[in-house]
Amino acid sequence: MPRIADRGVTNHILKAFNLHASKRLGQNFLIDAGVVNGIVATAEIGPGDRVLEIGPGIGTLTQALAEAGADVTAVELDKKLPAVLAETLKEYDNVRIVPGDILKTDISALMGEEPFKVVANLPYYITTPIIMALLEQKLPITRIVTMVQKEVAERMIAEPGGKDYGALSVAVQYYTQPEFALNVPPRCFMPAPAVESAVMDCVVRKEAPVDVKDEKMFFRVVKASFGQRRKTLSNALTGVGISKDDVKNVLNTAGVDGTRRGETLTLREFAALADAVTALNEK
Ligand SMILES: C[S@@+](CC[C@H](N)C(=O)[O-])C[C@H]1O[C@@H](n2cnc3c(N)ncnc32)[C@H](O)[C@@H]1O
Repeated sequence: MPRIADRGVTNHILKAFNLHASKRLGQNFLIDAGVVNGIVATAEIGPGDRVLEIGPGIGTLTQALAEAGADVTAVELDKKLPAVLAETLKEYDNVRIVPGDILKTDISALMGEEPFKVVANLPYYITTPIIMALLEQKLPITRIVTMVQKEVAERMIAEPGGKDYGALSVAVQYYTQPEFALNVPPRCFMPAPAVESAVMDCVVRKEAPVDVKDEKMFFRVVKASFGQRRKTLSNALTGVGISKDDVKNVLNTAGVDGTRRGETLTLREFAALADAVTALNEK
């Protein structure tokens, strides 16, 4: 099989299997070898690396990962594709195709306890739930290199104070060190999506960047603060299940002004608020 990351080869495969890219499943196949090589290089894939790929499609990125020597496990929802992948990737014995929905897959059981990387050209309709699931499950992931919508890439690296800063920014920055890796225009896909894309390189942190007594409470505070974006913290923080008076005490203890909104808080300030709520609940 020649390199699949090519317009002619991709067209040929789609025709041969009578496939039509499904909009519903977010199918935009990569046809640019430079971008595919860029993803593999960004993830620093070498022989023996264990990789989880989400949505292999017709095998474009999978092929490049396999060529680089990775042991690839690829989870694909579209029932038509495993038969296609059996053909397009038949020369590789280092690829395992797993049919199913990544959001319903027990990734821990699938990948085991050894460290692995996640590399994917994500289906855009579920980018955030996939990233949150990967981060929250405490899996032995060392790096997440993913194609996302440009707008999501901007949210992942956003700093406090701007319109892009939200719960996704906090979660990604708490668990990883996210870096923007590549700009990818619509013409690199077939069919071309309506939006610009970007490859993000998120190296998973060995230690959290801020100390928190209770991580669950940290994320409850984050969700409550962003859940009602236009509310001040004095109002929004009742969302973690404490009274208005307790909110006042918590804000005092944490040294945070209650007239501020969640989108202005740093990770450290979210941690201080969470610790104050935890201390209050322990009383
Ligand atoms: C943007 S395409 C990427 C295809 C291929 N990796 C490439 O780069 O050309 C996204 C892929 O994710 C698959 N997909 C969509 N939803 C999924 C889900 N919930 N679980 C696993 N795969 C999914 C789609 O069928 C499609 O193959």
